[in-house]
Amino acid sequence: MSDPARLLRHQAYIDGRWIDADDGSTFEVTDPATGEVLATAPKMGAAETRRAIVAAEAAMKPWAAKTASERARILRRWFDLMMSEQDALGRLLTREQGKSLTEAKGEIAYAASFIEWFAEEGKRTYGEVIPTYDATKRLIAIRQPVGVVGAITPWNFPAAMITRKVGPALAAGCAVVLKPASQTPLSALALAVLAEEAGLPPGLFNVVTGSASDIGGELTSNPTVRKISFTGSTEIGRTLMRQSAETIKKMSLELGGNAPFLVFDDADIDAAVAGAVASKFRNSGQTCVCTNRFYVQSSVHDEFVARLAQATAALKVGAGLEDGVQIGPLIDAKAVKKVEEHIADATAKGAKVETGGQRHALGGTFFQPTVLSGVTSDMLICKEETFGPVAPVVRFETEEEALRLANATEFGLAGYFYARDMGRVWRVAEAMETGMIGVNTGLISTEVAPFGGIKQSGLGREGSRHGIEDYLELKYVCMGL
Ligand SMILES: NC(=O)c1ccc[n+]([C@@H]2O[C@H](COP(=O)([O-])OP(=O)(O)OC[C@H]3O[C@@H](n4cnc5c(N)ncnc54)[C@H](O)[C@@H]3O)[C@@H](O)[C@H]2O)c1
Ligand SMILES: O=C[C@H](O)CS(=O)(=O)O
Repeated sequence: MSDPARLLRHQAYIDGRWIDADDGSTFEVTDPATGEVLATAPKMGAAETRRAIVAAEAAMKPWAAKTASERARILRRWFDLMMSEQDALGRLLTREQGKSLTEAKGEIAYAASFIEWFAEEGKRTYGEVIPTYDATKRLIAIRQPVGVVGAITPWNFPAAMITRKVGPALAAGCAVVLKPASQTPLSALALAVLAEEAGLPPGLFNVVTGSASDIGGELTSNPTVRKISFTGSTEIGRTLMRQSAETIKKMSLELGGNAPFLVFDDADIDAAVAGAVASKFRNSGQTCVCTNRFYVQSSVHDEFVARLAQATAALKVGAGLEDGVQIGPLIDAKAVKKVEEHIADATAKGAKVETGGQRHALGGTFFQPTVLSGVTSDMLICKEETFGPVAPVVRFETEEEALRLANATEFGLAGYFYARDMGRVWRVAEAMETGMIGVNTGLISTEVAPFGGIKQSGLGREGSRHGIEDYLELKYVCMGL
């Protein structure tokens, strides 16, 4: 049985070597449940990033020359290793991010699924033979790897947001330089340990930890990097787009959300409450597709609010490694401050706290799961992504009003609604301005479906048969006979 301790690394991974920052500087990684320092990681910058880019460019040439099946065999071994280490990886993820062990192990399986999925999708990057326009010529179009990829990922899914990029990139024949979030670098480094053990050649998957602006600045300005794949806030996505414009990089952006959740008068209320809890409180409300605003039709409003408050009050709050915990700590004090600001603004404008509303007795960054009623669209909690365990409920009268309220945002990532009339299901699904919709379900994320947003929630899609396209270029070849 291999030793899980090998997964905990204190060095970054560049060109197949575990190394410190050039100046030896480090930053601390803490457990949000206890404040304990778990480890340190190298505080790297532009110079180390440049070396990683050079290594990636060199490694990519022989990798792209392999067949898709040869690449798939290594990716499959990586998938197998991730699943065999699911418990150890889950525990490490819970310690650095805070989510319950159940959710963390679920994330490891979800993360591994992208490696498994794209190992196979890499074999389907078909080209085209084009009916010629000239008898003396023959036309084809072929798909080729885009080049060196710069990837930057968030703290809320420290494993899955990485493999959702690295899986298709490697399957397509690219090489990757990754900067993980500084709150949660340990999961990324553990994935690199397993990639190395799977036989992934040096230089193909590089993990550079440290200064976001310095590393990001190099990734977005270096002409060898042909693609930036970013998951994080819309604000930072905007910055990265600007920085990448100078060298015309391909961009994949998975950004912020503000998901509406509509409950119509023909909904199954039991199902709607269950879906609301699942969608709102996953990862303590810290996912981009968490419901941010609930809109409930008047005739079922009071019953839904009472049932949602009852279910919310029953959620178990605690450290992620404790049995049965459903709500872990928020990632940091800044996250708690935003939650408190949203609740204070809402109650000052007339909202009522149905349950929760305060920091939890456990202290630190633990917060009571909360339901607010009497919410109106002028409140901050309807306009901004809360990213915490607060469910604000707005009452509505008509389908038209519900859709107008739901769509009144610059975001367009995920949306949800509960209804059983088929005409309404079609009308609302077509009218809701989001990239993804859950109909009578609060959980939609899977590797087999296209994940992504519209408006200011992003560009492109990850997962599904579409996810590999962003790591390929289409080349037209015109052959004179
Ligand atoms: N659409 C999605 O799939 C998705 C998934 C997860 C999270 N998110 C969004 O991410 C946000 C929460 O995550 P977060 O707090 O880590 O987001 P963030 O944008 O603050 O950070 C994301 C990543 O960008 C890095 N970063 C920050 N400033 C940078 C800069 N100037 N240059 C280069 N890199 C920089 C961070 O270090 C981190 O690695 C929320 O808005 C959430 O909706 C979206
Ligand atoms: O935060 C949002 C991530 O994309 C997680 S998931 O894909 O919704 O599981």
